[in-house]
Amino acid sequence: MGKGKSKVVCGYPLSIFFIVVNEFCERFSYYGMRAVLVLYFKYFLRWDDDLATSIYHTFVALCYLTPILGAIVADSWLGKFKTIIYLSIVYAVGQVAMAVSAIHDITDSDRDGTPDSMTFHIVLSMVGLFLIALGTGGIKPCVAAFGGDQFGEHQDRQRRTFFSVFYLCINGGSLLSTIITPVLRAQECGIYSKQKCYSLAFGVPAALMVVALVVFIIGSGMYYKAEPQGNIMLDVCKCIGFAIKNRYRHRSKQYPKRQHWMDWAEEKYDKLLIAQIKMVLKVLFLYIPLPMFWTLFDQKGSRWTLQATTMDGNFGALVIQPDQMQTVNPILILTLVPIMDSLIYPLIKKCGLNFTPLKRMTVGMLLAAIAFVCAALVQIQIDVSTKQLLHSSPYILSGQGFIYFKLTIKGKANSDSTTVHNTDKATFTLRSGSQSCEYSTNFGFGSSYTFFIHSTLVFGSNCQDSVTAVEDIKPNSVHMALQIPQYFFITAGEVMFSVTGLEFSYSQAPSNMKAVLQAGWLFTVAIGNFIVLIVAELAKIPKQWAEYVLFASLLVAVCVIFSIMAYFYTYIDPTEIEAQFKKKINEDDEDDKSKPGKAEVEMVKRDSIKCHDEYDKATQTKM
Ligand SMILES: N[C@@H](CC(=O)O)C(=O)NCC(=O)O
Repeated sequence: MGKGKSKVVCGYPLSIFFIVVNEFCERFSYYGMRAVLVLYFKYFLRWDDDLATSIYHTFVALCYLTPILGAIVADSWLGKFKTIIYLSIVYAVGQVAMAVSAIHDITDSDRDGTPDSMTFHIVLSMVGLFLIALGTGGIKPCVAAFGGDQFGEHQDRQRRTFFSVFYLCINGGSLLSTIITPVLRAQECGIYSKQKCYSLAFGVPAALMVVALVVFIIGSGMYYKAEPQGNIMLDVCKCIGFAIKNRYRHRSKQYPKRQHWMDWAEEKYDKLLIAQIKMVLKVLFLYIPLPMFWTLFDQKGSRWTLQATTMDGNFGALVIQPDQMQTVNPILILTLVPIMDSLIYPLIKKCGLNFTPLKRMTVGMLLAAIAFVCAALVQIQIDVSTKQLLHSSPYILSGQGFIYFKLTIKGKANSDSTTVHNTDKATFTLRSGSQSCEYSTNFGFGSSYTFFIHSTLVFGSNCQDSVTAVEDIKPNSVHMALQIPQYFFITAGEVMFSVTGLEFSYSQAPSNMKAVLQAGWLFTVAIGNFIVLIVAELAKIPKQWAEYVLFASLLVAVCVIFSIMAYFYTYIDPTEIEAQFKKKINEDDEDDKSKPGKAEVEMVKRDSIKCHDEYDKATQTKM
């Protein structure tokens, strides 16, 4: 049985249906907006690449810092349900602000197709992004934990499946939106003049966020809503502070040692709270090496996409843009999660191996490191085949009797006048006054040509013989399909590391600190992103393949440390520990009533021994 008033369907509370649909729509909204964000900065707000990239990464980092705020609000004040509702409203308002900020007609008073007051659009979009970061980050730790809350104590298997389905929904939403919003952006729209339709590309995610909110509200009557339990973060900080102070005050040898430094808070704080803090600290300590995984993982949106720009995206009937390669990740997630859950993990279990969550996470890290070794190998191949500059333009300028123009074939989504975006035959019209002629040629992906137009050119219907094309930069010869192995390994790593870690964080958290631990988990993503910026800035390695190898080596080193830490970790059942503590405290209360006048110091000592025993009993399972 689930915990709420929800019906149970096939062993699952019906209420989780609303939660996974909500997650699908929310992730559609988030990834859809994010997919076109850099292009919006560059082509609508007219920012240069560096500014666009920095603001983009700052936004992403903010999205992973705000979960802490959401978790505090949920656990100590509003509860998860109300926090999700209120912050979803903030989120939807942010998305609408983004969509409005992208309507060029609002400030285009001279109707020339460009906004007249860029400040208006910049301010509105920055406000929108801030609200989105607050909303998406704020609800993130709450939704997963709220979903987990819907399961009863004996529904561990169902709860694990829920976390897998939850992850599938994230990637279903991400996959669809990453395909759809770039198509919407490429449309032209406007009232007075037609421009690229960023407002539609942001408007659809805004609509999906409203749908997410409505779906979540519809399920309202069925949810189990755990009550917030006071300002838990403040209590935790005060309790830790007191334990440290008390330990320092009693540092002389005459005071007997205590089992755990947190036990020095026993004079003032509830033993249950101390036990809960111990559980959280144990998990947070394990989190220390985790950001390194995200450092590698999140580079698929930056370094790997840049790598793809130097590769050949011609898949026959389909020409793939470099940024579209990122959709390989959600496609593989949708394939791998069911395969892992229904085939690989049960097979490993059948072989008698205890593939514990922390072991899975360790393997996940190693797979991510392998992905980066693959990326390095691909990079070496790209470097070997690197387009040699056949000659330079100044050399051509010294030629006689030609005019020339230069053409670059890029794998990018937007163009200037001399950039062609596919490998098809392109046709150019050469004009002089009313006379014209046509010239056609085939191009390779990523190549650059200089065209010499003979001064003896005679205009007619065809000027094929009067133009000589010289290849400056050879077409990209390394195919983008070669990135698939690195995507495969990083995604398999993600399934083992991230899906498992999400569930692990939930299962090891005390009942009143579940969202706090989810936020701690997400905080590792933010730190991972900062590490990318720091390493890229500090290391300044000239060879890209060497940078990939550096990141892979760093992750292997961190993985060794993590596996040692994981070896010493003991899995706990927070519900059982809490129940035992509550029972013991009740018994002691009864005891106190029947034996008044007992020395308080003795009481503290005895309670402490009992509670240690309970804690030790419950944490016997070595992982
Ligand atoms: N695989 C990613 C989604 C993507 O990059 O398209 C994922 O599952 N991320 C977790 C999340 O919560 O968004």
